[in-house]
Amino acid sequence: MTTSAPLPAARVVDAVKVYGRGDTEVRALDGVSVDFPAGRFTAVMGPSGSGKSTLMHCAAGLDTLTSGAALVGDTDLSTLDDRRLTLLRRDRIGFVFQAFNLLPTLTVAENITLPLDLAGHAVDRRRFDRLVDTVGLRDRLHHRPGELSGGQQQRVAVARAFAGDPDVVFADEPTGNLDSRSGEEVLRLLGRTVRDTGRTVVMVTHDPVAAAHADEVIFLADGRLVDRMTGPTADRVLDRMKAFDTGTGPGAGHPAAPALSRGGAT
Ligand SMILES: Nc1ncnc2c1ncn2[C@@H]1O[C@H](COP(=O)(O)OP(=O)(O)OP(=O)(O)O)[C@@H](O)[C@H]1O
Repeated sequence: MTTSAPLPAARVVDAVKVYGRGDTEVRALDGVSVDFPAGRFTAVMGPSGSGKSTLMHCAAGLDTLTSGAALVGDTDLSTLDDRRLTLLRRDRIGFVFQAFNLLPTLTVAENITLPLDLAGHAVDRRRFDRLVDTVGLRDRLHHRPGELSGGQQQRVAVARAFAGDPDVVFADEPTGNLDSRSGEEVLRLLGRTVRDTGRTVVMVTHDPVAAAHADEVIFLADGRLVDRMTGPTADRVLDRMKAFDTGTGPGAGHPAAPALSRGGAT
């Protein structure tokens, strides 16, 4: 009897993304293959311009690959027309952005259920209540975003991202606009939600402290996957990032010959 590995929540295979042509051509992704396992919190790190946002946008169906494949579950995004891609993003993916992106005229409760309301899906009250308690916003449900702190607003955005029970939540620098204490709360919340609900989070970040909340960190350099680290700590992630600056360590300064070390790089 053969046992097959569980299907990753999302993945890219041989992902290439080229912007521009000729002299202005940029290979933002240069053959990246990576799985985002279900039920795990993965952070994506790498120097500025290494392709982190491009990877996230292509994996989430916000942008298309030049070649290779991006899949959510077993759905190859390139097989979907615009309408079905929009439906997939709405029904199977949650997003958390640096800028919160809440609707100012809606209450906290209305913001959280907005994706479900737009989809015409009923709100499961028990699920909603559990989410509200997880993000600690019960006493703010009837407030508007402008009446909340940045950290509280981002917690609303996290609740909204998980409200539809998506296969995967993509978070793009979710703590970029927050002070360190509020940022820490949002990161704990993301980690707790992954552990408590078995959902999947993929987070792009520049911050080693943020990345240390993940189960695994993947490192990009020059559009390639050059390293990965399980059980990260902020110090180990920082050391790994410093190696990019000093040109030591796998992938640093050698984009044509990436070396992968599974399960930690110290
Ligand atoms: N729309 C675009 N047109 C042309 N080039 C682009 C475009 N978007 C990104 N790039 C280029 O692709 C490369 C990867 O960009 P990307 O934004 O994915 O990197 P990043 O790792 O997220 O960077 P940062 O940490 O600075 O946000 C960069 O060289 C960038 O200039």
